[in-house]
Amino acid sequence: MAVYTQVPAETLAAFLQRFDVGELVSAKGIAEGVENSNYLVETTGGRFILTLYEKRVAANDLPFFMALLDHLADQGQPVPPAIPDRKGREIHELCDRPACLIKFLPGVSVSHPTPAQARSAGAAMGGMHDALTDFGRDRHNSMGVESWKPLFQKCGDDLDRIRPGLHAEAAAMVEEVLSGWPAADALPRAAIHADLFPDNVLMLGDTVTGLIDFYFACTDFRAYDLAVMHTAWAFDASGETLHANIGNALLDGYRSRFALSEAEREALPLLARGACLRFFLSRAWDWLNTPADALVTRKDPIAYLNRYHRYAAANPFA
Ligand SMILES: Nc1ncnc2c1ncn2[C@@H]1O[C@H](COP(=O)(O)OP(=O)(O)O)[C@@H](O)[C@H]1O
Ligand SMILES: N[C@@H](CCOP(=O)(O)O)C(=O)O
Repeated sequence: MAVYTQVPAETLAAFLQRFDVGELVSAKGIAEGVENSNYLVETTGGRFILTLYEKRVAANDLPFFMALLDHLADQGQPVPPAIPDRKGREIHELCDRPACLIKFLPGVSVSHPTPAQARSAGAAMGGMHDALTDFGRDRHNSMGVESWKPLFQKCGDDLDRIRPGLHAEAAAMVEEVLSGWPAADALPRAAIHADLFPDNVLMLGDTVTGLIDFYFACTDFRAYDLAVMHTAWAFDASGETLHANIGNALLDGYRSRFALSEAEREALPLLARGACLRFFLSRAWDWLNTPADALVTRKDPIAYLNRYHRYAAANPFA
């Protein structure tokens, strides 16, 4: 469930008056998602997504996210830009939260992607990277490599409450990843999505209709984006079984739209382990700090630990 902030109908109707989108017809909270409050809003002018940004999205990052979406949309990429109000403003305040009215995109996110769907999704990332080569803005990756050791230390011995021995296991992972991580100038850097999981790709059949949820977007190694995507798409839910055909289809699709250098290909196994560590740590922190009866569903950190060990045991990018 991700509707943390309730927006009264009267408040929403008044808010919509700022835009050229017609009158409010209906508004329903969207259960999916974990970070923000999202509503599907129908007006006499069409359908829209209303997002209220909750504590994890910093208001001063919104101009970067909105500029990124506008840049991609201008280049014909399947992303949902914010709808400007009559004065051209995209970022607003509603119920004491930063808020945007966003273009609605059709499609559903797949839970068990087929190779054809993985190929299309990989191609969509390649197209997005191509369109971002001339995007001039930077955003530090707040969930990037420098944040992993501090987050591990913040979780501390409590990790053993998730599973006995987990603190020592995670310490070894942090050491392994950080000791081998490429220098900042070793690989091409660019604006990346950084969270392109299946639930952030909308599809109709084998066609990608939307790339959404850019709220971790940042500047980092471009190949790290592909590594994140591989960890999220090419495994079963437990993270124990690697679906090599899905991973290969993803890479094939990507390379059909954007070239991967030899150095980037060689770095992928380590970048993937870094991605596993990043999502293991953020999930572990949330697991330890979200009450079991909270409205939001906690995501399993062990599923990312399992993926980490799978990448450590064999190189699926060979
Ligand atoms: N532009 C959009 N068009 C259609 N549906 C959307 C759009 N943006 C979000 N959604 C729906 O809302 C859900 C949650 O959005 P998301 O951005 O992933 O939330 P969160 O940031 O809280 O994780 C998505 O799974 C999707 O169903
Ligand atoms: N993809 C991350 C969590 C972020 O959730 P999202 O709904 O904003 O994509 C994970 O799976 O740990």
